[in-house]
Order: sequence, then C-alpha cells, then structure tokens
Amino acid sequence: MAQYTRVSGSVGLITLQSPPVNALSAAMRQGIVDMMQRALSEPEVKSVVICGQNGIFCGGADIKEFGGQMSGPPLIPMIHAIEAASKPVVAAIEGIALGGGLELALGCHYRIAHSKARVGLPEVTLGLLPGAGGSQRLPRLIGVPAALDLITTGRHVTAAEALKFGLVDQITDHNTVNVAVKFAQRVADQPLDARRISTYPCLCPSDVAVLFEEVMQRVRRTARGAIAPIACVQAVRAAATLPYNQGMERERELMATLFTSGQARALQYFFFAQRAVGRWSMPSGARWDTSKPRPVHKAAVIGLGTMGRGITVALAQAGFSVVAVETQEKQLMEAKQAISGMLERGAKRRGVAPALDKINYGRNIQSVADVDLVIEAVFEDMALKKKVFQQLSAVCKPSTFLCSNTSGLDIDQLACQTRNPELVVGMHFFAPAHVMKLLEVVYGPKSSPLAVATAMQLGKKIGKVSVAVGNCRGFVGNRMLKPYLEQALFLLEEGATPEFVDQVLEEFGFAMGVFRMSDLSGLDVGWKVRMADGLAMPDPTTGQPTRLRQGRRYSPLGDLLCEQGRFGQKTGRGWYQYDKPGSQVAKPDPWLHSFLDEYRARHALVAHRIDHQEVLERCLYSMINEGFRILEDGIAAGPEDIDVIYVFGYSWPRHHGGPMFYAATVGLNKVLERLEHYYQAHPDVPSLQPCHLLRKLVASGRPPIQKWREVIKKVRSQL
Ligand SMILES: CC/C=C/CC(=O)SCCNC(=O)CCNC(=O)[C@H](O)C(C)(C)COP(=O)(O)OP(=O)(O)OC[C@H]1O[C@@H](n2cnc3c(N)ncnc32)[C@H](O)[C@@H]1OP(=O)(O)O
Repeated sequence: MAQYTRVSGSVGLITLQSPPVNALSAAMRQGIVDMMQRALSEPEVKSVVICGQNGIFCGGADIKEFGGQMSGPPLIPMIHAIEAASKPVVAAIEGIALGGGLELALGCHYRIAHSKARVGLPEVTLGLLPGAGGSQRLPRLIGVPAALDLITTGRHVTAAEALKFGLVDQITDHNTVNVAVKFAQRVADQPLDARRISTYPCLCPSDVAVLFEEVMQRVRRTARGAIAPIACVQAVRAAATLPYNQGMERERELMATLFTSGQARALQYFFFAQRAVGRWSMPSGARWDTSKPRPVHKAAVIGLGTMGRGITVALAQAGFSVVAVETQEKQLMEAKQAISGMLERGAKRRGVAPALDKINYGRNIQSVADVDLVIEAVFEDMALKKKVFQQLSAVCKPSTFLCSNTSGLDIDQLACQTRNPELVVGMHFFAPAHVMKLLEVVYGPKSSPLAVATAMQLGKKIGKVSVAVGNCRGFVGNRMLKPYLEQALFLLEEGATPEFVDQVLEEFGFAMGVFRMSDLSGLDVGWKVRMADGLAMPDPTTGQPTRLRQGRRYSPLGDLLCEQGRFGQKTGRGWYQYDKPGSQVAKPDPWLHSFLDEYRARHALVAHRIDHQEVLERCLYSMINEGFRILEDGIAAGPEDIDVIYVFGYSWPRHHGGPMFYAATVGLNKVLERLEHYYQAHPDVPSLQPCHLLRKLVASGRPPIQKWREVIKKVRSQL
C-alpha cells in the first residue's frame, strides 16, 4: 500500500501504491503512518518525499469505505503527525491530488506539482466537506475567497492555477519525484515552523462578513436543497473567525452531520453510478469489455436546426472533422452563422482557438459519402427520417454508422431503410447539445455491438456521459417523462395551479418545475407528437375535447393552450405569462386561472385541495413506476442507467441520487402502497398501477439497490 525506499542517501521516499487512484483506504493510511514513523526514526534520513505510483498522487479517501464501519488510522491525526514532523516532508504531486489526497499534501511542508497535475477538494460533490483539516488549512494558505471558491464548487484546478493561488510551491515539466527529492535535500536543514499551515493566521479581506453573506446567498440559491455546500461555507467561516483548534472542532461537527446524511449516500451512489453506465451490456449478452469500437475520424450531421447545430459544435470542439448538411440555402446560412458564434464563444471561454476549420458545410447529402459516422438531426417526423436514412444508405460507404438523434421514434424502422441495419443506432442528445452532458445511445433489435461500442466511445470523446438503452417509444428519459407530465396535468384538472405544482417540484430540487420547463421547451413540440398520434383531436361526435382515450384518462389541457397559440416562452404565453415573446421571467397568468376554472366547470370537475405530498407522490412515483417497467422490459440494464439519465438529462437533483435511488430511499413498500392508493382513486390512469417488478422487489424483502439486478434478472427470465 505504501512503499518505503531511501533515495539519494538521505531522503525517505514514501510511495502510495493502490491502483487505480491510490485512494486512502484503511490499509493505505496504516502504511503511511508506519512509513512516516520509519522515516522519522532513521537517523540517516534528513527529509521525506511522499509520492504516488503510476503518475497519480492520490484520489482522496476511499469512497467505497464510506458506507461501512470505518477502521484503520483516521486521516486527521495522520495528517497532523506529518505536519508536526521534525523533518521536512515534501509532496510530489503528479496526476491528481484530490480531497483527502490534497489534504495530505496540505499537511506536508512543501508541495511540488507536475505542470499537468490537477488538484482540488471535490468532497462537496460527494455530500461532504474537506473534513481532514482541508477546510481549515486551505483558507490559511490561499486566502478566504479562493478557498471558498474551491471548497464550495469542488472544482479541480490546474497546477498553473494552483501555483498562482500559492497552493503549490513549485511546478515542473520534468520527473516530479526527482525534482521533489532534490528539493527535499535542499530544505533538509531549514526550520519548519513557518511551513506548518495550521499555525498560519487566516488572512481575511476587510469586508469578510459581507463576503460570507454573499457567498452563502449564492450557495443557497444554487444548491437546490443540497446541504453540503452550505456546510462548506460554514466550515470556511470557522477558519476565518476561530483559532485553528476550534475551527477543527467545528469542521468535525459539520462533517459528522454530513457523513451520515442521506444526501451523502445519494451523491456517493451517484459517483459510482456514473462509472457503472460505462460498463454497458445488451440483452443479447454483448458487453462493453467484449465489443470493440471502430475509430471515427470524420462525421456528418444532417439537419442544422437547434439540435443539429449543437451536435456539430460538440463534434468540432472535440476535434472531429464534420460535414454539416442543411438542404435549404437560407437555413444553411443561418446555421453557419449560429454555429460559428457558438464555437467562438466557447473558444473564448476556454482560451483556445475556435474550431471553425473543422466544419465543411453543404446542401447536398452526397457530400457525406466518405464519412465514418452520420448523425441525422432532421425534424422529428418518421416519414422524413425514413427518407433521409434511405438516401444515406445509398450515398455513404457501406461501413458508415448511421445514427439518429430522434428523441423517441422507433430506431428499428429507420434501420430497416438501410442496407446495413446493424450499423444503425440512436444517438439521442439533449438540448443544448453542445452543453448537456447526457447522450442516450439507443440500440434496436438489429444494432450490432460494434455500432453501440462506437457510438458510446464517440459520446465519451465529445465529453458526454453516454448510457446505452433499448429501443422503445421515448427510450428511457422521455418514456418516464410521460407519466410525470400527465400527472401534472391531472393535478391542474383537479384543482392545482401551475405555480403550486412547480413550487413543490422546485423545492424538491428540480431546476425548473414541470410547467416552467414545458414553457421553456415549447408546448407545440408535444402537441405535434400528440396530433401525429391522433390524440389531440376533439371527440368526433361532440366536437369537444375528450378526457378519455381508449379507456384511459387523457388531459387535453396542453392541446387547448396550443390551439390558442400559447406555445410557452417563445410566444410570451404558455402555462405562465411573459413580458414579451422570448422573455424568461415566468409570471402567474390570471387568464390561465380563469381558463382552468372554466375548464373544470365544463367538465363538471370539482376542485379539491391538493397538498405538497400529493403533488410530489403522484408526479414522482408515477415516473418511478415507469422506471421499474423499463427495467422489467430490459430497456435499461440497471437502476444506475435510469438515475444517470435523469440527473444529466432532466435536472433531477443529484443529492437525491436519481429517481430509482430516491425510491429506494423512500422505501419501495411505501412507493408501492402510495401507488396502490392513487391507482384505486384513479383506475383509468394505468401509469399509477404498480408494476410487477416493484411488487417483486417488495416481496423479495426490499433488497438494496445494488442487488436489484438479481431480482430483475429473475423477473425477466419469467416473462
Ligand atoms: C473521511 C472522509 C474524508 C473524505 C475526503 C475525501 O477524500 S472524499 C474523496 C475525494 N476524492 C474524489 O472525490 C475523487 C473521486 N474520483 C474522481 O474524481 C475520478 O475518479 C478521478 C480520480 C479524477 C479519476 O478519473 P478517471 O476518469 O481517470 O477515472 P475514473 O473516474 O473512471 O476512476 C477510476 C476508478 O477509480 C475509482 N475511484 C476513483 N476515485 C476513487 C476514490 N476516491 N475512492 C474509491 N474509488 C475511486 C473509480 O470508481 C473507478 O473505479 P471503477 O471500478 O473502474 O469504476
């Protein structure tokens, strides 16, 4: 775990050895304690260097240990002992020094970093704070404002930025361990008192109280109910206002609350869920580790509307050559201008040259003949998409992967239009496609593992979190959204207002409630889909909107708004009113309230008092129920896939872990019982009927989420 060698005669070199990231497990902490003691006891050793093997200093505490009983030497006394050592200790930082890894380095007397290293205190992203002295030492070393920024955001900083802050003493392009060993020899005899950060005063700006107030307000606004960022501010405030020992005591108290919190458990689950989705599998048995992707050098995007533009930018920014096709001259010119603007703004932010020369624009589909992969992003219309796939199949080389950015249409029908259906997959991006992290890679019955592996790898290369999912209407994300939206509309019919429903969902932690989100996305999008499905039609006998479709309850409220030209923000009216079209400030609309009153009267609906609990349970549990159906159907391989899709694609609050983790937290028996209750009250709403898998999981004794896959396997094998 920690290896000790003596180098250059007088330097004790402690090497952290625990792949993949040299995490500070119990065994590793014990190793460091033992090796430090050895270095301090050897009279020939005059100074010590701590480094990590394989070019990685340390990824912090071992997150896998958090759920269980912590054993081994605790971090805080271990780091204190290093700081208190009588011989200089130098941290040689290569790769990363994160969390406890950076706290360990802050306990050392000097820090030398490789120029490509990154450092940070990302504990907040795991629902924690830097609780091994980091919240007290960092502000003493780099000042309160910079420490607040790093600790409340958890962002990683480059070695150059760390040097600017004074977080590291030196950076090097050479072998960091060699440089650190030479450095350690030079400082062997120097006094250490001035190198112990815990003894530094915490230098504060004169308006420190105002600063804390402002930061606290910002953090509360953006935290969406997460408690760790607030505790991080409180811990740094303790560093600024209390002596070190009292600050450490405050850090300990705050950490104790966070460490056992449900939010920390959710965020730590989510950390591993993000990594689990990379290990994809298909019902055929094909897997990430047995399916090799084919390299993509040149890609094409067909259709340069909002989605096509974003996809083009994402590809070009990642260094791919892109052929961008739009058949209409005017639209092509507009798209070219918009894409150039997006690339220039992005490049300015990142301090690099815009990748304008990566894109070739064209009006003719023939121009994609030599590309390795095409992403079709034309209007969401099956007939149009089929035509495009026929053309692509005729034009492209036989090995070209043909992908569709459809948000829910049948991938198989598109694959059937081509010569090589095994090379067809869905690549469902989320708007804005160059910003949003999520990519659903959709495999149809004919998609080959090669095509899935290639799309997954392309997603990774353009910085997306890619999740492989099966082919069904709406795939995972939009399929689960349907019952959620449906319940929100039913709640309006029964007496709620859009403001109340949104308020409840936003208090839960969504960035936007369902109605504000619909206004932003545009109500006409779903309306067109419903019309194509024959849903948004009046009853042929009465000419009135009907509230029942094929025996199921249906709310025509959204259709009625669209008929009035209320498409949301873009028309200045939707579920809310806006000062002008395009404005983003949603205001309650008295017209809408009267419209709802009249609607209820027309349909003899008696408004009843709907409380917070009912909104949350009906919207979330119906969505979760659909999630269980998706697992049952094999559309998602595991609950992690669904949770990652919801956090990255639908602004589900990460500190609730994702809808499936949330269900596990609430208790599957409670979710089941409440769904049964609501289904009894609304027997014409099938999405409220608890699904078989949920019942099975409850009957199997509610296993932890990590064990669900075993039950899912059994349920699927019985189908
Ligand atoms: C007592 C409480 C004290 C708390 C203080 C702390 O230190 S909390 C932990 C703070 N550290 C972090 O938050 C770092 C988390 N890790 C990362 O951000 C990234 O993994 C990385 C270190 C930047 C490396 O990224 P990269 O993309 O190169 O690899 P992966 O993310 O895929 O990781 C590789 C595998 O390593 C596992 N892993 C990473 N960090 C930890 C960790 N701290 N503890 C345990 N395991 C860790 C990760 O899960 C991957 O494993 P797989 O089995 O391959 O999924």
